Amino acid sequence: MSDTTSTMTDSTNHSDYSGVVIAIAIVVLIVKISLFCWCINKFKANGGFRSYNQTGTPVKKFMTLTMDKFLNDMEREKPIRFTDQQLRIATDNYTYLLGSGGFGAVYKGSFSDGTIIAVKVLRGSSDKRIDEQFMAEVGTIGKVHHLNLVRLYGFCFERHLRALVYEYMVNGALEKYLFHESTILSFEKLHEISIGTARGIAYLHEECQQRIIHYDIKPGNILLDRNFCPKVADFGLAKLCNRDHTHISMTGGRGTPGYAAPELWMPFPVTHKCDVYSFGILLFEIIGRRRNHNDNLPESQAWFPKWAWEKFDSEQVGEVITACGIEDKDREIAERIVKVAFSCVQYRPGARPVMSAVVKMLEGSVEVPKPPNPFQHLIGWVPPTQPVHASQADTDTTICSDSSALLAKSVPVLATPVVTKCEIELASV
Ligand SMILES: Nc1ncnc2c1ncn2[C@@H]1O[C@H](COP(=O)(O)OP(=O)(O)OP(=O)(O)O)[C@@H](O)[C@H]1O
Repeated sequence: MSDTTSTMTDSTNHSDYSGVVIAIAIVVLIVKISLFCWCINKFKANGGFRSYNQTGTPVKKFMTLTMDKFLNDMEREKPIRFTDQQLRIATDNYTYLLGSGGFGAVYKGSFSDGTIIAVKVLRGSSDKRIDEQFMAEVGTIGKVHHLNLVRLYGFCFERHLRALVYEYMVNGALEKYLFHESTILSFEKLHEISIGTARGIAYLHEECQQRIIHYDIKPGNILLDRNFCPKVADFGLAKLCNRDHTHISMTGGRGTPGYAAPELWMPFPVTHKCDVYSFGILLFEIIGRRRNHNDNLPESQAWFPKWAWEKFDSEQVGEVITACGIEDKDREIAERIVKVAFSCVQYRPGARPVMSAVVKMLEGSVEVPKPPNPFQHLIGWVPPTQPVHASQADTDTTICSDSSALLAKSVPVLATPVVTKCEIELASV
């Protein structure tokens, strides 16, 4: 009897004991799995497998960059510093070229969490700019956040590579929809784009911590996201590096012929109003869906803003709207946009509105005052027989060698005789 009892007690203890062992085993297994997962995450966050063949192409690509890893930095509004190697992986060794511009080439890339990026590799990495200055300027750009400005995620500053990492804009630049693309954007959409763009510039001028002058507003620098929401690109870059020969280059400012305000070409103070001028030219291009200057048209129509003014001045603005193929239902808004454009391209910077006022005028929440003649200064103007050289204007101003042709082709405010007159006009700005 006692034997039977002791056997039963043993077997009960035994089964209790094995239950505990199983429970411990399960707990150990769970701990091990969690530890394994943690290690994997840590490994990924630290760069994963990175090996390259002789050409520098990643041969075994494991996850390297995720936005999660950088969330803390982003929350602190600090742009992230990437290494050359990280950008090589993200761009598959710079395989997918999106295009190149005055600052350098732009490549498409992605982080392994699916975030798509555009990496702008800056030209002239060898210039002697010191780290702190580069960082400070990138820091400023990185802190600027607005719905209508392209977001800077980060940058790379290494001996042979300086690059900026931006959010990717899937629909590319407005330029292609105005001048090339078969996809036609409705007038309503273009109106929205003009308002969004104006808001982005107004933010740069009037709201962000350090006021920023863009210097190069043009359709190529207005990028469109998946909903065709416009975002101004390249702000802050004018101070960051030098451009190639297709751009004028001046101390503290830059611009593209055809869009650059008159004061950018002359030895006069340059303010944020130079962006207002360029935005006015952009508005003409939006209305006309054509470049502001077209040599293939008869001379009277070649420079669209001037032709439009002649019509507007003789109360025939309707002809401009019709020539631009704008439907009757959009006429009222189109006429308003034309008036705003004339206000923006006033010769005297002081006569141009500030961007926040431009936003309101475009929205229709305030009346657009009747603009004075923006081309008054051209009356009596005679085309120059010789190209105007920078040295004639200012020793501090350099215009690149082959830009004289661009000058001659561009807006004729560049003529020397005008300088004396505008000196007087600009003195009161
Ligand atoms: N964030 C981005 N997302 C998608 N495409 C981009 C992005 N940034 C630039 N691109 C594209 O890359 C190309 C080159 O851009 P980049 O800004 O260097 O030159 P650009 O605007 O054509 O000329 P510029 O330097 O005179 O402004 C353009 O086709 C542009 O649309």
